[in-house]
Amino acid sequence: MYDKLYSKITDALVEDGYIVIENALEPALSQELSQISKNITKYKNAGISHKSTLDRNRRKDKIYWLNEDDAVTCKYLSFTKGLQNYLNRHLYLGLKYYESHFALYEANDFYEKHLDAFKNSKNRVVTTVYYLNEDWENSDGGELVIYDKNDIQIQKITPHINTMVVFLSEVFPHEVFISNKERYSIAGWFRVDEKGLSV
Ligand SMILES: O=C(O)CCC(=O)C(=O)O
Ligand SMILES: [Fe+2]
Repeated sequence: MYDKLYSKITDALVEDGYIVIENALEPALSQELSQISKNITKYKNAGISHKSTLDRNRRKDKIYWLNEDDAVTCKYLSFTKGLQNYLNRHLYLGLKYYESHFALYEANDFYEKHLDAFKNSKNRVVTTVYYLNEDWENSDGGELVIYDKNDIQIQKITPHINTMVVFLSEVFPHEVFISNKERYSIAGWFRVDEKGLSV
C-alpha cells in the first residue's frame, strides 16, 4: 500500500541520504497516532538508564518506547516493517529490526546537535522521525535542523503532523531547537545488529 512512498524514500536515500515528506501516511492514521501520543501517561526521561546526567544536559525530551499493544501503533509499525523490507530488497542494507519511541518535548525542551550513530558503529543505520503536531506555528520553535558532513545547515523542518523525515543515521548531525510548547513525535531507527545484543 505504501510502495510508492517506499520507492521515493529509497531513491532519496541513495541520491541525497535524506528526505522530508509532508502528508506521508494516511491522514486518519496520523490523527490516531497524535491522539495516542497525547494520552501516554508513562513518558520517562530519555537516556535515564545510562550516563543520565550528561544526557539530560544534551536532551530534554521524554520518551515512551513503542510496542505492539494497540492496533494503531501496529499500523505504524507495519508501515515501518514494509519500509525495512523494501530497503533490504532494493539496497541490501541488511536491516534487522526497527526500534522506536514516542517523544514529548515540553516547553523549553531541546536536543543538542548529535549523530544517531557513530561511523561504522554497526547499529543504527537509518533514522525516521514522524511528527504529530496540529497547527504548529513558526513561533512555536521546535524545528529539526539537519546539517551536512561539513556542518552546513541543509534543512530546517517544522514538526507538523504527518511530516516524516528519513536520513542515514551515521551521516547527518541534527538538533531539535527549543520548543515553545508541547511537541510530539515518533523517532525510530533501523538497526543492523541483532535485537537484544545491543548496549
Ligand atoms: O524529534 C526530532 O525532530 C529529532 C529527534 C532526534 O534527533 C532523536 O531522537 O535522536
Ligand atoms: Fe537524533
